[in-house]
Amino acid sequence: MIAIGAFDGVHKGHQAVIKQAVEKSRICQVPSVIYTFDPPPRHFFRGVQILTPIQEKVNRIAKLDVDYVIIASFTEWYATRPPEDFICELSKLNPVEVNVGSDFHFGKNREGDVNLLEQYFPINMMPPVYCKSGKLISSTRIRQLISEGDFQQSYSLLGWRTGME
Ligand SMILES: Cc1cc2nc3c(=O)[nH]c(=O)nc-3n(C[C@H](O)[C@H](O)[C@H](O)COP(=O)(O)O)c2cc1C
Ligand SMILES: Nc1ncnc2c1ncn2[C@@H]1O[C@H](COP(=O)(O)OP(=O)(O)OP(=O)(O)O)[C@@H](O)[C@H]1O
Repeated sequence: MIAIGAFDGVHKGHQAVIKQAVEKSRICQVPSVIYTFDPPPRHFFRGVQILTPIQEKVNRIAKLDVDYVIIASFTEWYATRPPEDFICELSKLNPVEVNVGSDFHFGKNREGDVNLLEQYFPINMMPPVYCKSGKLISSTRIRQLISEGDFQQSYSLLGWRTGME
């Protein structure tokens, strides 16, 4: 069972994706694997604030009882890999199922999407997780809340302390 994403902050939406992978891996009696990127692609391309440096991200993922974490160095070379190249790498892991959110993209210029992925692997797609006010939880929104000094709201979306309170 494998879940893929930048997972910056390991917020409540990410936690839902990861927990789903962990639960399913128990049922199928296979290891749970998280495939993530360092730095987060959005930081690489746009220089946005990193919510969780890699060690903290791995600590949070480990607390969710994941068996293995794969960390891909997100470099200039890595970003130019076509979607088919990434699929080829994934297939070597022989996943029983791939867990992603519906907006997951991958490969050069974000050309690969869930439709392409499901041509190669069984997909378990996590429906979007919203906060109490009905807005989608995202790392982008949490970065915005932190920049506004709204640590209480960012905590309620993250489920972890930011350490800035
Ligand atoms: C092999 C590979 C190449 C990528 N190249 C690009 C790229 O050229 N431009 C881009 O904005 N994102 C690129 N990404 C990042 C993805 O758009 C996306 O952020 C990443 O797969 C994590 O998914 P998530 O953002 O839903 O967590 C690439 C991802 C992978 C795996
Ligand atoms: N609120 C959410 N509900 C369900 N799935 C989510 C949610 N947020 C992210 N995901 C899924 O988790 C994985 C990792 O997502 P990603 O790291 O891009 O999070 P993000 O919060 O959308 O980040 P950013 O705002 O920086 O784009 C992807 O498969 C994505 O579809």
